[in-house]
Amino acid sequence: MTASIIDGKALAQQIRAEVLGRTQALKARGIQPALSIIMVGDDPASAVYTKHKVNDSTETGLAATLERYPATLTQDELLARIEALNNDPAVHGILVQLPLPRHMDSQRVIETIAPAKDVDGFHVANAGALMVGRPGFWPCTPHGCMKMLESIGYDLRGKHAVVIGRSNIVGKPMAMMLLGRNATVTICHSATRDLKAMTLQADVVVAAVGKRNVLTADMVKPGAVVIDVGMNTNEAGKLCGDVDFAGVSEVAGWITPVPGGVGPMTRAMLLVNTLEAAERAANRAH
Ligand SMILES: Nc1nc2c(c(=O)[nH]1)N[C@@H](CN(C=O)c1ccc(C(=O)N[C@@H](CCC(=O)O)C(=O)O)cc1)CN2
Repeated sequence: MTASIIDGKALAQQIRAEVLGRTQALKARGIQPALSIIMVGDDPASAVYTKHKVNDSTETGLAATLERYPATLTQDELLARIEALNNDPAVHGILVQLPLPRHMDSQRVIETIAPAKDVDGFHVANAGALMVGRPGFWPCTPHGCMKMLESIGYDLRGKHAVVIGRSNIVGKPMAMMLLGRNATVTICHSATRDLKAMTLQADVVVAAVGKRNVLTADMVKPGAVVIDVGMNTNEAGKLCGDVDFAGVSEVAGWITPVPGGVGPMTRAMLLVNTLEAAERAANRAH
């Protein structure tokens, strides 16, 4: 079997076109959706990602500003800046690029962002909303994965989904979203005794570990859907995921590539969340 590719790049392009239409509708009501991005320090990857986020926003009619601060910025200074953005009615979405310098408490920083402007969906209020099925912002990466499953018309009801990884920003919310679509969900992690025994039972595997070759062909049930959230570099310095793409493609039914899979969808869902934040603010005001 050779797996079909779920093309995240093409799907993200479709989503951006939809966002552009909705942005124009908001602008016609006199509202300019706006995203504020904060980056602290000089991590080269973060510099690339934040630049992409600004470009994506511009392409879809959202106003985005990128504020870059040196790694010497104190946490109190950062929190004060977030508070100012919280109180600015012209700003609908606030995003603090991760990772932050080591002297900062990322969770504290995230929880300073007003939940209604937390377009990353990382605030505990948004995490709680997802957990109990209330409206809120969903984290962009797992939300993008759900959109990819939706794009192939995959019905999760009664299916067994295995999520490898238990981070607050991908693994746990991913599991909640799959559960919300009536999948039977198993979360595997570094202390899981027999990962292969778990993944071999899975109709859907989401690999979100941050380590190459976590999932190999012998660990996958024929026909399964495999979603690769990983973003690693191989020995040739090339971007690769957590999944052995060549091997797993021979067994899986569907697979997402890296690059061109979950990454572009993460960026697209940020635009959707920002637009949603602006729409909700507009509806609250009227
Ligand atoms: N505040 C946040 N920080 C971080 C997040 C996040 O969602 N919010 N996620 C990651 C990084 N990230 C977004 O910020 C991200 C990384 C990569 C991509 C992407 O499009 N990847 C491309 C390849 C890009 C390349 O060539 O380097 C792909 O996979 O095709 C999107 C978003 C950590 N920080």
